[in-house]
Amino acid sequence: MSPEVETEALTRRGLMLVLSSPSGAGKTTISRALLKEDDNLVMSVSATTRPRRPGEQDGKDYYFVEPVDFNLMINRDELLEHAKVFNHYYGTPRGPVEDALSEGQDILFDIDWQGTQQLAHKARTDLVSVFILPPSTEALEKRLKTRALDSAEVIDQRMSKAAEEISHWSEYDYVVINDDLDRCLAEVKAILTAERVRRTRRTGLIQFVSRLREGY
Ligand SMILES: Nc1ncnc2c1ncn2[C@@H]1O[C@H](COP(=O)(O)OP(=O)(O)OP(=O)(O)O)[C@@H](O)[C@H]1O
Ligand SMILES: Nc1nc2c(ncn2[C@@H]2O[C@H](COP(=O)(O)O)[C@@H](O)[C@H]2O)c(=O)[nH]1
Repeated sequence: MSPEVETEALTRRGLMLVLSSPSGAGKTTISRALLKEDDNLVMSVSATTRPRRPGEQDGKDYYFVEPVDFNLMINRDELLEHAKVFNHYYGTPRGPVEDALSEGQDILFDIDWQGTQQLAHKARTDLVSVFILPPSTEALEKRLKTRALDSAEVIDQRMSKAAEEISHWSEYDYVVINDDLDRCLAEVKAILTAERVRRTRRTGLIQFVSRLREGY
């Protein structure tokens, strides 16, 4: 295959890989591991009105904004989706997502079920949604406590919302259980690998296949 043909055959629009779960099931851990190993995957950095946790960086973990600025972003239609989660507002800036998709770059989202529903309405063909389940309620609570980033009150609040988040699992394309992290990671990677070669995404193949057929 000549380099020219090869490039054309590989051309495709990027996809949106969404991870959702109850708080503490492991989305951030899985996202970091995926991004470390995958050059064609970038993280969507959300805007939020939630206070910054120790160690979090503005512009890397989130864009930390005041409620008034969040509202401005909504009014200017700068957010692809937004939702109130645990008393704070979270939203996905539109521009970086649209740029990534049109450049053929895949983009990873750590968002809740409300945001996923909005993306499913707006961008179903680009969306691949994965719901991550914890192995048990006890394990979930232990993870939130071991993470030690939230107060006891916040942990209680997140645990009390876990059942509501989990009730949306059946709206997702894939469901994985994050018991053993390596196995869970392997399953998410397998989903991404398969979705990248989905026929409907492979716009570059149309020209490539017709050239192949002309050759016979
Ligand atoms: N398979 C696993 N086994 C044990 N601990 C895990 C596993 N996966 C993640 N953890 C730990 O659980 C804690 C919560 O994980 P993480 O912060 O990734 O969850 P999250 O889903 O992103 O939470 P949030 O929605 O609150 O941002 C972390 O301390 C992480 O190291
Ligand atoms: N709908 C959206 N949900 C989001 C977004 N960014 C994060 N989240 C979800 O919020 C909770 C809490 O996150 P935390 O960082 O405060 O622990 C979690 O479920 C995230 O998935 C977003 O842009 N839109």
